[in-house]
Amino acid sequence: SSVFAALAQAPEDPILGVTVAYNKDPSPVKVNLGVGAYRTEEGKPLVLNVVRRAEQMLINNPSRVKEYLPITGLAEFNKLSAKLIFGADSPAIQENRVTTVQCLSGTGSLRVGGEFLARHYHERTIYIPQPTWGNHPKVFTLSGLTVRSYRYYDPATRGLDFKGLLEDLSSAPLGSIVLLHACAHNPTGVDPTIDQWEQIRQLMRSKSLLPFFDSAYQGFASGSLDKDAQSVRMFVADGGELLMAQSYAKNMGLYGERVGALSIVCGSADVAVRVESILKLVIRPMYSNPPLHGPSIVATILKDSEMFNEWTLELKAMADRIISMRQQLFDALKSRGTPGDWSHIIKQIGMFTFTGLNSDQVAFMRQEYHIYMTSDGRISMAGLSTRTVPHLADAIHAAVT
Ligand SMILES: Cc1[nH+]cc(COP(=O)(O)O)c(CN[C@@H](CCC(=O)O)C(=O)O)c1O
Repeated sequence: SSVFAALAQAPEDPILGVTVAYNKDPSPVKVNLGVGAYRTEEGKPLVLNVVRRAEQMLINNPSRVKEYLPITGLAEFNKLSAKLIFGADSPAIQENRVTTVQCLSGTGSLRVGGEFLARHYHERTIYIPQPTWGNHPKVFTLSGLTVRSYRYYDPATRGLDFKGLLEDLSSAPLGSIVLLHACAHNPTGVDPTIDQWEQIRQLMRSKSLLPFFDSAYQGFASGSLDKDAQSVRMFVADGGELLMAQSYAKNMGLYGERVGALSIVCGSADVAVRVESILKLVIRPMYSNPPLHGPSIVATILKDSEMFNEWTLELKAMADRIISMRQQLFDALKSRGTPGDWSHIIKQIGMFTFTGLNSDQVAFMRQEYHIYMTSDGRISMAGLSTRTVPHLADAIHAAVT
């Protein structure tokens, strides 16, 4: 007998469980369009050349040890991460108003931020977009926050429900926390325009709503690191405060190294120092201190201008391949005369296309065509290749006719 005998089998994760099902499928034509992880034209995971170079340099460094990092992580990595997202010329960085702690990738950064806010911020409510990344509500609920939604996506136009967004944020209690995707909204691939971001910023500052940015795709949406950070930098430029969760999983291909950072932009330098001391109280009992290898790779690349440039080229190549998959899928559906308007495939940006297919159609495509995608109709364009686009187009065509 077991003291755990009463436990019922838990369901698989809606996103990561797709890979579990995909791996079990023996079909030679199966395609995994579930998890947002980059694949090459050959359908293989990619380790960036610049990452391999950085790792070789680290291994060849005889003085490199494996001591504990501080609770806040690798200091050089933290400084470079803040510069990457806020910009080297950021006034907040110049004025020492930014505290950055290395966390376990994007998820860990969101969780540490959520736990910090639940214990040390006066408002316990966080507004997250509807829809959003499936793990967001769980991360913030388990952090101790109350999760509410703000309208974000309009299924009718397959675009932003900007009116609904403004209404919902206008009616949020003063000081509420608001989760914002910095770029490449997951799962919709729909981002506000710069003008819309400015209206969001003004509204949020007028009601003292606290921005919590989630940046998991910087450089992946447009191919430009700076362009994809524009929304964030507009908020920092107004001198206000915000939280920022960064992930290097996708843009540096460090998925399994779990490399990320949480930054909090504070009103003054001495507040930033105190905030960092409190973040250490959150982290120490959670995992004590973060891993050494991943941030060492990132710091090696970010601090060397030649390696940084090589990274930007490899990043742009990944972004461009995803964009070419969009065009190829759109063209394939057009050539099949698949009923419906599929222009959102080429209008949406980032890793995902929110197809508009419903869960029955998704199930049909898995059953009959061995296409694996999340039940909300999201497909990871990075999982596609020139070879598999026709197969996906056939499946979509069959699903909608
Ligand atoms: C918006 C967003 N925020 C944070 C993360 C966390 O990433 P990480 O740095 O690995 O902790 C992800 C990954 N989401 C993709 C990867 C798989 C997953 O769900 O996790 C996804 O949506 O497929 C996001 O899409």
